Order: sequence, then structure tokens, then C-alpha cells
Amino acid sequence: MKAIHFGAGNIGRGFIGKLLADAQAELTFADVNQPLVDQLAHQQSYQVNVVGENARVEQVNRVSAIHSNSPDAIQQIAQADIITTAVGPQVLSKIANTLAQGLIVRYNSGNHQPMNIIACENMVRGTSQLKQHVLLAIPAELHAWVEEHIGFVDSAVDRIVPPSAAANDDPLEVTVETFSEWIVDSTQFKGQLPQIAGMESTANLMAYVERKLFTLNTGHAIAAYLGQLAGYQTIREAILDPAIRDVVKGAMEESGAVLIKRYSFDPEQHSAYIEKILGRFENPYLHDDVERVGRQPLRKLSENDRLIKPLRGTLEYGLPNNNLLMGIAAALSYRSHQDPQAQEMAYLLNEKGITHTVKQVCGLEDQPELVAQIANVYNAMQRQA
Ligand SMILES: NC(=O)C1=CN([C@@H]2O[C@H](COP(=O)(O)OP(=O)(O)OC[C@H]3O[C@@H](n4cnc5c(N)ncnc54)[C@H](O)[C@@H]3O)[C@@H](O)[C@H]2O)C=CC1
Ligand SMILES: O=P(O)(O)OC[C@H]1O[C@](O)(CO)[C@@H](O)[C@@H]1O
Repeated sequence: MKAIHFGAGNIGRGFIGKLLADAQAELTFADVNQPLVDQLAHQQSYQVNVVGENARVEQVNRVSAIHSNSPDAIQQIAQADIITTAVGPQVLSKIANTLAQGLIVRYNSGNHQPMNIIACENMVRGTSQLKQHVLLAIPAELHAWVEEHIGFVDSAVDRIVPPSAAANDDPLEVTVETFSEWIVDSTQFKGQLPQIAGMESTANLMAYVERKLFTLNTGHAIAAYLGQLAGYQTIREAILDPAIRDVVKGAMEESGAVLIKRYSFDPEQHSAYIEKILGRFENPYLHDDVERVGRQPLRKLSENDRLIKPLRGTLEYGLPNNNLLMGIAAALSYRSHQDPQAQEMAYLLNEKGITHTVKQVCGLEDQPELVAQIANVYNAMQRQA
């Protein structure tokens, strides 16, 4: 099985690339970070430190690496059996052109073998969004061929992989938690479902995507935002603060109540799922900065993401949402000199004020009462800060 993985970052090396390599795939990483590409191409292996329960060190061997904008990448796409990505939601549109060019070469070279593309990003149906970008860059007369031969498979991906503080100066080394979950939509594959240990398939992907994004990511983001406000550096420090923990847990429960209504989840199992996540946030072996987890606040505050979508759900089912509102107000308080979205949000708040910003960023124009509630909580937080 020839595999290309776009994005040789934390989740790429620490999770998806590792599973592909473990499945004996002939794996090539494609990335824009030339020093990283050079190092991977040179070393062809790297170490994964699994920390927590069953801690162990695993080695990933026989990998190669190329620049994702190179002619080589296009040639390899023409020959691949599976392509995965972990580049960040905002980068999918940028890799679409390369994918499209590779598919055109594939078609012209007469390779009609089925191939599957799986975006592994924190977003709802990211691969379907990638597909739209790819199709825009492919002539219309090839669209039927793409539909017949190329599977665009949505997925949910869950493993906490913060950037490693390379203890022994190896920039390729990556530290991951023990827990991992990669779930793909079985209905979208072309050809045989690839056999990859650690990749589970389901015909009911939306339930899994929403369960993960609107529980783990909702709680993680709120822990990060409240943690930064309280002056903590890491998620562990934040979640060990009882006041923050109450809000994080409360917000996951509020979001969970929506999911239970929507997908008929078992309440007891969902409660256990939340407890397990709180334990993962506490992992003493992961140093996960609140600044990293809170990154790109405009994306995280957008209407289909981990804060506003659950809030809308509480309105849909008439459920409580006080903790979610606190999390959203804390997200608006996030500041980072390194994060362009944090800068843009601070500029908007300064220039246009909280009410306008909430309406614009969160898409809550139709909910003036809710906007006012968020603004009140935000203003109170600013006074206390
Ligand atoms: N780190 C984690 O714990 C998890 C991350 N995710 C998701 O995985 C995705 C990646 O996250 P991380 O690995 O943490 O980020 P990262 O920043 O460590 O890795 C992203 C990689 O993509 C590369 N990249 C950027 N533009 C590119 C392009 N045009 N072509 C090829 N490569 C490109 C970067 O150079 C970088 O190496 C995000 O969507 C994130 O939400 C999902 C679950 C867990
Ligand atoms: O990767 P994003 O979407 O910016 O959000 C960070 C989140 O993703 C993760 O990296 C993994 O799910 C978490 O650590 C965190 O909830």
C-alpha cells in the first residue's frame, strides 16, 4: 500500500503516519517545512514516546519525505493507494491544487485503481470540504472519473499530541498520550476498506465526529481559555483548579446533553466519556500549553465549531448553557502575540466592541439576548482580570 501523508507535524508523525507505517504502508510524508522534510528524508525513522498508562517508546522506520509543492508530490499522488492529511483546517484549500494536479496525472497515465483521501483535522466533514476545493481545480469532464475512482472519506481523529520539548535534541521525536481514536466513514470508500490497525470504520460518522469535537475539544478549549485568564501555562494546571474544572466539566455536560438528545447516546456512557477526558487533560506526562490548545480563536468561535455549535444545540432543545457561555466569553478574552487570529480578534474587540464582535465572529446575529449574555460575562471577566 503506497501512502502519502500531508503534514508531518504532531498528529502526522505521532498518530496517523505512525498507524500507516505500522500497517506496513510505503509511507511518504509531504510537508512545506523544508528542514523537517530534509531531516525526515535523511533519517527515515523517528521515535514516538507514548506516555501515561502503558508508557513505551516506539520506533517508526522506513519513511520518506518530500516537499508538498514539488513535482515529486504530484507524481506520487498519481500512484498512491491512500492519502491522509493533518495540516490544519485552514490549509486544506492550499493542498487541494497539488491533489488535483496529481489526480489529473493519475487519470492521464491510465491509473484507474481506487484511491482514498482522508483528512484528519479537527473539523466536521473536513474531507468533504477538501473534495470541493479539489474539484474546483479539476476540469469538469474529469469529475465523473473522480467520483468513480477516488473516495473522499470523512473522519474523526482523537489523540492529544502537543509539540515535544525534544529532550535529546531530536526534532523528529514526538510525545503522545496512550489514548487514540481514528474513526472513518465506511460509506465513502472506493475499493476495499484498507486494513490499518487503529483505524475504525462506521456508517454513522456524524455521531462520532460531534461526540469528539463537541466534548473533548469543547472542554479542552474552555480549559485553555479559562486557564490563560487565571494565569496558568498548561492544561494540566488549569484543569487541576477546581473552579476551572467545574466550568469545563459543566460545559461538556451541557454539550453532552445536546448530543444525548440528538444521537440517543447512553447518558451513563457519555458521563464516563467526560470523566475519561478530564483524566486525559490531567496527564502529568504531557506538557500542553494553554496557548497551543486555544490557538486560532476565530476558528474555534465560528458557528460550526466546538463552542457555538453546542450552544446552538442547547437553544434547539431548550437546555441549560451557563458554562458554555462562560467558555465563550473566556475564548473572547484569549490573547497571543504569536497568533494572527488572536490579534485580529483583539483588534475587532477594540475597534467594534464586544457586541459587534460576537455577532460577527460567532454568527449569532439572530440571537440578540444570547449576545447580550455573552457580552455581560465577557465584561465581568475583563473587570476581574
Ligand atoms: N496535535 C493534536 O493533538 C491533534 C491535532 N489534530 C488536528 O490535526 C491537524 C494538525 O495538527 P498538528 O499536528 O497539531 O499541527 P502541526 O502544526 O504540528 O502540524 C501541521 C503540519 O502541517 C504542515 N503544513 C502546513 N502547510 C502545509 C502544506 N501546504 N502542505 C503540507 N504540509 C503543510 C506544517 O508544516 C506542519 O508540519 C489539525 O487540524 C489539528 O486540529 C487533531 C487531533 C489531535
Ligand atoms: O487542533 P485545534 O483544533 O487547534 O485544537 C486543539 C485541539 O486539538 C487537539 O490538538 C487534539 O484533539 C487538542 O489538543 C485540542 O483540543
